[in-house]
Amino acid sequence: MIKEQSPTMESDKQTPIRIALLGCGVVGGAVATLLTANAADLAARVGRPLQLVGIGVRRLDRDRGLDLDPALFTLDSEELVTRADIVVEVIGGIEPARSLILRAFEHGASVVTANKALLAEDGPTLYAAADAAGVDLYYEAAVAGAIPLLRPLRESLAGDDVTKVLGIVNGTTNYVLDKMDSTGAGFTEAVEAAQALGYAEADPTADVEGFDAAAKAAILASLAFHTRVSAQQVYREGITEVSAADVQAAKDMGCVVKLLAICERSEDGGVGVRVHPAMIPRTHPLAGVREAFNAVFVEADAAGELMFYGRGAGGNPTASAVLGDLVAVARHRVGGGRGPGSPPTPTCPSSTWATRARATSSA
Ligand SMILES: NC(=O)C1=CN([C@@H]2O[C@H](COP(=O)(O)OP(=O)(O)OC[C@H]3O[C@@H](n4cnc5c(N)ncnc54)[C@H](OP(=O)(O)O)[C@@H]3O)[C@@H](O)[C@H]2O)C=CC1
Ligand SMILES: N[C@@H](CC=O)C(=O)O
Repeated sequence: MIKEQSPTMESDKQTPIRIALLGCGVVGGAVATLLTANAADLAARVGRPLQLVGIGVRRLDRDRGLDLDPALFTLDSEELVTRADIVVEVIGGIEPARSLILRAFEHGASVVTANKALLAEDGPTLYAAADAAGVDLYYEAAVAGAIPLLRPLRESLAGDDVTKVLGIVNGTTNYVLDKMDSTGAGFTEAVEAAQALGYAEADPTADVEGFDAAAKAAILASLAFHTRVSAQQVYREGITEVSAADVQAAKDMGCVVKLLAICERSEDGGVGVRVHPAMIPRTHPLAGVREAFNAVFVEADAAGELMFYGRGAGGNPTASAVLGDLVAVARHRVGGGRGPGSPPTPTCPSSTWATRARATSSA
């Protein structure tokens, strides 16, 4: 028998889910553009329209080169989050992002964020606050841009034992090292090119000193090993000490220099997480990861070795991951449930060890 839909059910379907966007830079600009351009498809996938109700920024007079209603922009992000069902946080950094996310939870809004720095520093506070408020916190875009990596770790591999996660998780440094290797460009010139392409963080120190990769490694280790690892617990070396001569020496030895993030679980249950440049043979699959691409290997007891590859930085690739989360969270709101956004309760000891890399450490 076909059930007749009541007028209330029908009108519910027309009620928009209100989206507040915090930040309209490289990622936020792409999110706003795709959200607007793909509105009809997104509404069909969610079951209700997604309505962008406001965009919180720092400078109202900035020329963003975007075709968006100027009335959407506001300097009052604190007020904006109180009139949204879902808040998308793409400001970055610790404050005011943390306070705004907590305020969104207090007002019953779910949050989608790309902010790895905040998650790696204070994730547990945010997960607990989302739990207490009964809302979602999703963050697929925080690690490896467009690559679906966190959801497979958290959900698809939940029945397996992950033993190692290893790879290239910072697009800027991979771009810089690749340019130095392939064109002989200098370090500064290559960093400036990465900034112009929207890959680098607002302060590129976070990229070149390895802080960004360390934050991502902390998130990966936490999800992979069901534990809590903070960015401060990750051994970290950036690429600022890697000279053109080092890159050439590696080349002469049939190797290439890459910034690697390595998360390992030891036999005794300890967890080691480290980020450092390493020379890898040109025949290794990671050696072929060029420009701002990322690649991550995951080893699990039953699954064996898995490889994830794709664009790890940039506006549209990162917006793809943000919108995927947005659709998932919006569907929960339509269906009245919550998804498995936060890492599960730790089941593995949280003690970490970090081993210093040898200059010729191989992947
Ligand atoms: N760029 C990338 O490739 C990727 C970035 N990410 C993450 O996404 C987030 C955003 O990065 P990205 O878009 O590159 O950063 P941008 O620096 O390009 O943009 C930041 C935005 O936040 C706004 N903003 C800054 N401070 C405030 C404030 N106090 N109140 C309100 N708005 C503010 C800025 O406003 P205004 O425009 O007015 O200055 C700007 O629109 C970060 O967490 C980053 O780590 C994740 C994956 C990839
Ligand atoms: N600055 C980051 C952006 C994405 O996370 C990077 O270069 O990977």
